[in-house]
Amino acid sequence: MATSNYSSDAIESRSTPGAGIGVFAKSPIEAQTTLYTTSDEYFSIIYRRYWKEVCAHCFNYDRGIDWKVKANSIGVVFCTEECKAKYMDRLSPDLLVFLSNAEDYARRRKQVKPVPREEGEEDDDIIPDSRIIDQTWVDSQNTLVEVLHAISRDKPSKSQRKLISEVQAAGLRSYDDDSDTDIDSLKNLASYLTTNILSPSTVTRTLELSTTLEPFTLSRLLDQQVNQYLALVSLLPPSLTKYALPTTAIAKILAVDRSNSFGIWSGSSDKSSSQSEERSELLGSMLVPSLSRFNHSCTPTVSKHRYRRTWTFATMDVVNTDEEIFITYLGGDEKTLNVEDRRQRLLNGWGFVCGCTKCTAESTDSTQSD
Ligand SMILES: C[S@@+](CC[C@H](N)C(=O)[O-])C[C@H]1O[C@@H](n2cnc3c(N)ncnc32)[C@H](O)[C@@H]1O
Repeated sequence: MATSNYSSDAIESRSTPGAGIGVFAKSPIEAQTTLYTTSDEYFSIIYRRYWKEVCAHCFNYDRGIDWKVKANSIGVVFCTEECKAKYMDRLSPDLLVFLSNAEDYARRRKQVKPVPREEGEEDDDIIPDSRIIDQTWVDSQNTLVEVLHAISRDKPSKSQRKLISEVQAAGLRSYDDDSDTDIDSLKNLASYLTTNILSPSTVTRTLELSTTLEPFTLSRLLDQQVNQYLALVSLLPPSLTKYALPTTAIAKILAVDRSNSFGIWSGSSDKSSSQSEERSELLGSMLVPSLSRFNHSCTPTVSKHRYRRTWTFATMDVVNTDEEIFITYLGGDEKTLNVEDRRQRLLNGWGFVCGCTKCTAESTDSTQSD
């Protein structure tokens, strides 16, 4: 897999007041300068609904047509034999076993009926307290260790076999009628393990990123994701058990994922598209740690564009020395929304109150005119 590179050495990461770390210009940068091109090893998921339509290697999507080159046993398709060869070359035989096990397991979810909600249980469940979230992940580490012991043995004991079957049954339990949603969640967790096997340094860099969000929006998802993760670990071949991430690391990656991932939108695959993010269908999402240091502004100075698997970030205007460089997290909607709506969207989606110059100026204006 190609690595990332700063096409310009005129930028660097630095602390920025009120927003952790950001990206700054070390020297003046012309407009339309490419700052970054990357096709790093990163976490990614193609949503189950689209798995037959999006090339697992390069993310090529052609108006919803199914690709014919397949690797059915691991639930992926490719636009060409060349993409298939590149994708499969990265996978060791044992990783292939894990991915096939995970795919078989995901298919079992289709046969499971969702657990009916208890009487009085609200549909719009509440966000669990962050101490409960932390404690649940910490507590599940003991089970993880027991699962790892069990699967490392040639002949697991009766109680170990029971543990594995309980863990696997719990991972399939769901409250959602839409089995695709559960499969997406499973496959997302499987991509964390796969990334750790293929590129442990990507996981290390991800764990260094800051986030203002909890990993869950609904309390019922907490148990579900813990159980799904334990079940996935039980599917690892013994040679790969050393790549099982501690449960607290999974909680952190889930939280980072929520606030740092980029959507894979069908429109932005089109090279001739004049828009950087022409939105139509959301095919999946990807988390690219090397691109995650850019803060948001409602007057962005950098455009981001994805062509297939590769992201390119380029300046839209001249940037001066020591100026912070911003992208937009709102995909162009910042141009039409008012300050309240922009801030609300960023708070809901990313968990922060936007402190960009535009929001600060407009919120001061509205306070003064009140
Ligand atoms: C993708 S990360 C950007 C890098 C991050 N600043 C860091 O230190 O790793 C997104 C996080 O940066 C902060 N952030 C980004 N843009 C911001 C803004 N306009 N106002 C306030 N905080 C912002 C928020 O904490 C947000 O959750």
